[in-house]
Amino acid sequence: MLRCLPTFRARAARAMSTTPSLVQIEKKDNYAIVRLSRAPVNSLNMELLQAIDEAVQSLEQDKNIKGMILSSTNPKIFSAGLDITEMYQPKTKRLREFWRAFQNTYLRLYTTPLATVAAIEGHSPAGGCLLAMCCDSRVMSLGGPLIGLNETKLGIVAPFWMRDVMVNTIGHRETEKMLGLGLQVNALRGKEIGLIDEAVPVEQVHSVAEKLLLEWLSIPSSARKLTKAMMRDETAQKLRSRLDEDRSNFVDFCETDKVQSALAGYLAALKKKAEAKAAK
Ligand SMILES: CC/C=C\C/C=C\C/C=C\C=C\CC(=O)SCCNC(=O)CCNC(=O)[C@H](O)C(C)(C)COP(=O)(O)OP(=O)(O)OC[C@H]1O[C@@H](n2cnc3c(N)ncnc32)[C@H](O)[C@@H]1OP(=O)(O)O
Repeated sequence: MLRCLPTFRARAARAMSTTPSLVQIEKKDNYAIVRLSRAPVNSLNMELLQAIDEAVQSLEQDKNIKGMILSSTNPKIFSAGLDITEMYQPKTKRLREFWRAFQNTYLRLYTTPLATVAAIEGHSPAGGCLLAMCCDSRVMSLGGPLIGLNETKLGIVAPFWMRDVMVNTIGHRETEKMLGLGLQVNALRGKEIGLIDEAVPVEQVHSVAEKLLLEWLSIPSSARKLTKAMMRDETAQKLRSRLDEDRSNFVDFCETDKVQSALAGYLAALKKKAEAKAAK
């Protein structure tokens, strides 16, 4: 048995070196930094969504960990939102499971008793914006990066729970404009409308995120957690009571010819843009 151990260890080490982790977790004293790590743009496929859900769950179970900073290994992109290739020409079974993973990750992150801060150095459209809005606070870098729910621009409609989280963050009227027009804004505008809490130069994003997290963690823990639950449970419960219906709506909607042709057009435009960039 003892002689088997080095072989087992070597195999495990080899497996780790060949399977890059989709989410990196770095533990500090009483909090963790969770970095999304799916090249090139952290688009949220089913496996990444599940990895985020599992990461948050494992931190919730660690009695030393009280909070987390959600971030990206790519300083240019926080997350490109849902992986469009999951929705384009899908297999129905996988599409249902994919949406279930999205629902689960949202519910986990929005209602986690951990204190959470999003450190947004790069772009954060659509599902990326949702992940950030699920956190208790958001810090974003000044300059180029944009954040927002741009679904209408793709010819798709965000589900009611993405809308609800945005309404809870920036209010009804701003959501009506952001969501209806598919707007994405920079950090300064984001701060004006309450989507972003701190807009800072990129090199300060992490230190300010830590400062905000420590502020949340300075509140007596049970009072902080109960207040978070009081603020968020009603919104989460709305989806929990309609999980199957929401999944079916998504699958039916996604499989329509209209949505499929909108997604085809959008993917082609992304590809063309990437090719033009590569040719430069
Ligand atoms: C009635 C209602 C009932 C139910 C609800 C129904 C439906 C709701 C449906 C969906 C909700 C969706 C939420 C979403 O998240 S949709 C995703 C929206 N995301 C985007 O629009 C972002 C698109 N990407 C970009 O804008 C840019 O890529 C960028 C700003 C993130 C990064 O720009 P870069 O210049 O740095 O990189 P690129 O060259 O553009 O991209 C590199 C590479 O990555 C591919 N890619 C980019 N984004 C995605 C993506 N979201 N999914 C899949 N792939 C993506 C891109 O094509 C390039 O690939 P190649 O290198 O050409 O292979």
